[in-house]
This record gives sequence, C-alpha cells and structure tokens, in this order.
Amino acid sequence: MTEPSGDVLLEITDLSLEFRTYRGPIKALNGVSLNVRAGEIVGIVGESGCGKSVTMMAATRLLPKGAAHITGGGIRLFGSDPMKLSERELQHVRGRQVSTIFQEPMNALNPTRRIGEQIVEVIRRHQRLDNAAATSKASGLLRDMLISEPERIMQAYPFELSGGMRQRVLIAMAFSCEPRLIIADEPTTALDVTVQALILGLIKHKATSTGTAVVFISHDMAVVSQLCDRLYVLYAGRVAEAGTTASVLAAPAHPYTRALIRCLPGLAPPKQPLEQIPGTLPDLLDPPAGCLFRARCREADDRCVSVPPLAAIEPARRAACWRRIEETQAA
Ligand SMILES: Nc1ncnc2c1ncn2[C@@H]1O[C@H](COP(=O)(O)OP(=O)(O)OP(=O)(O)O)[C@@H](O)[C@H]1O
Repeated sequence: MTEPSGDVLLEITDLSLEFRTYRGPIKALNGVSLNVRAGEIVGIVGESGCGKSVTMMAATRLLPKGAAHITGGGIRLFGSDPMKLSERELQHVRGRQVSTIFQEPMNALNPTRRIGEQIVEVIRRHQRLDNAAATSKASGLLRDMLISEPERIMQAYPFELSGGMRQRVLIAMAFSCEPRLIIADEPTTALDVTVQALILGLIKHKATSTGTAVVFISHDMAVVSQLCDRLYVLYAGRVAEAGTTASVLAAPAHPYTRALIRCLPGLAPPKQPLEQIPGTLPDLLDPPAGCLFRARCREADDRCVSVPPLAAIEPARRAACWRRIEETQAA
C-alpha cells in the first residue's frame, strides 16, 4: 500500500490486546495495524465497541493497568515503544508531543478553577513562559477557536459555559503545547449538529495551519469523511478497510463500510432508503470463527468461514474481505 509521505509519528503493527475479566478475556483488538504521519488527519471509524478508543489508549498508554494486556504486535510512538517509557518520559510525550481531546469536556476540566488558570497552567507546565506571556498565548488560542471575548471566557468557570464552548476551550488547550499529534476521541458526539460542524472546522483549520497531525475517532462516517485525509474502518477489533477518504467513499471495498455509508443521509446513494445494519457486534469474549462481520453481511459465502487478511486491493487501499481480495487477484 502506498502511504502518504512525511515522518511516521505513530505506527501500530499487528496489535492484539485483551482485557482479562472475571468472565474471561475480551479480545478487544486482533491484529490492528495503522500509522499516522506528520500533518495528516486520520479517521478511525466504526460502531461502538469496535476498538477505536482502546487502540489509541494503547498508543498513549492510557489503558487501565492490570486489566489490559497486549498479546501481540507492537506500537511505536515518535519512534519509541510507549510501554517501555519511564513515567517521566511518558509525561513528556503526553504533554509536549501528543494531546488528547475527549468527548466530555466537563471531565477534563477542573470545575472549581477558572478557565484561564487552567489553560495557563497547561502552557506553563510545558513551556518556559511567564504568567503574562502564557495568559496572552491562552487568549490567542481562544481567539483561534473563534471565541470573540477570550478575557471574559478565561474568567469563567467551566459550568458557566455551554458544551460547545467548553469543547473549544479543550481544543485550545490541546493545541497549546504545540503537539505533533492530537487524538480527538468523539469530541463532537455530545454536541448538536451546528456546533459539531463549527468544531470540526476549527480542528481542521488549526491542525492544517500548524501542521499538527490528528487522529479523529468517531462512530459517524459523515463526520470523519468531512474532516479526514485517510480512514481506518474498524470492526470488532480488526481493521476492515483502510484508504484515503476520497477512495473509500467513492468505492467502499468492505461490506461493513458500504453498510456504514448506506446508513447516512448525505452519503447514501440518492433516492435510496437509508438502511440499518442488522444484528450487533459479535461477543468479543467468545468471537465466532472466520470473518467477524459474516453474520451481518448480505454478501457472505463459504469463503468467509476463514478470517480474511487485510490485503492490498489497490494503491493506498486495503480491505479484509475475501470477495474483494479475490476480485483484485483475478483482475
Ligand atoms: N476497561 C475495560 N475492561 C473490559 N473491557 C473493556 C474495557 N475497555 C474497553 N473494553 C472492551 O473493549 C472493546 C473495545 O472498546 P472501545 O472502547 O475501544 O470501543 P469503541 O469503538 O471506542 O466504542 P465507543 O465508541 O463506545 O467508545 C469493547 O468490547 C469494550 O467492551
């Protein structure tokens, strides 16, 4: 697969991971490979429980200690294995090189402290700036988020702001230390559609103007397709399909990707009724053999009793579907 050029910031290779629970191991990831290069916006998309968050939490070593076990493959984040970093090195990476934006900003902000203090503290923790310079930088970052009165917002407490405004504050904070990579985990899911569009535009503009790479996690194909250069479609802890957003949307190769697209107004073919994907994700405590999408797939046949590899189907495209792999081989 031809990849875009640029430094590889994150490389996940064949990563398998399980959670050991009293009911048995939950096989959350099964051979996931993905990479992110400097300056690109990469989407990870798939329905709830498919492993999007776990993949990126593993990459930044944010998974609960003791419960999550890597059983295969590896991760290189800025050239190092995050599992082997000391706590101090990890803090440096998390503060200076990678920032994360989560879905619920209220959980990430301290409810008892003013917004301004919190942004200034983050800036000063990682940059040698005095209070006045950090305050001025915070104000500029809020303006970049189209907050017209940053001084007033900096005086406010989190509960005084709307959800969309709080999320803009968190995005400003994420960019404040000039990281090379931002991980945005469903940052707009809790917001209404108009605010969502504004926030997506702000992330895209700021990332493009600063050259920051973004991994954008979402269950919403419409959202990732607006924002991302490349997509990884995850299903039940495996990559079902990967490629540039334009090529995936133009000719989705995996039946799961096609089903995700057919569910969405705006992306579905015109004049066809929107569809639902029947069934649910397989039980990851006891996954069935073969292709994990088989039970929900209207195109499944005898070949699908064995697991399809994630194979190159065209330049810069991979898919894990026997039908598509064999069509490619036959062509
Ligand atoms: N701490 C945990 N203990 C046990 N299982 C977990 C834990 N965290 C995640 N899982 C399981 O790992 C699988 C992947 O979860 P993950 O949160 O990555 O999904 P997701 O695609 O991000 O979905 P969502 O959008 O709902 O967050 C799921 O089956 C989930 O139940």
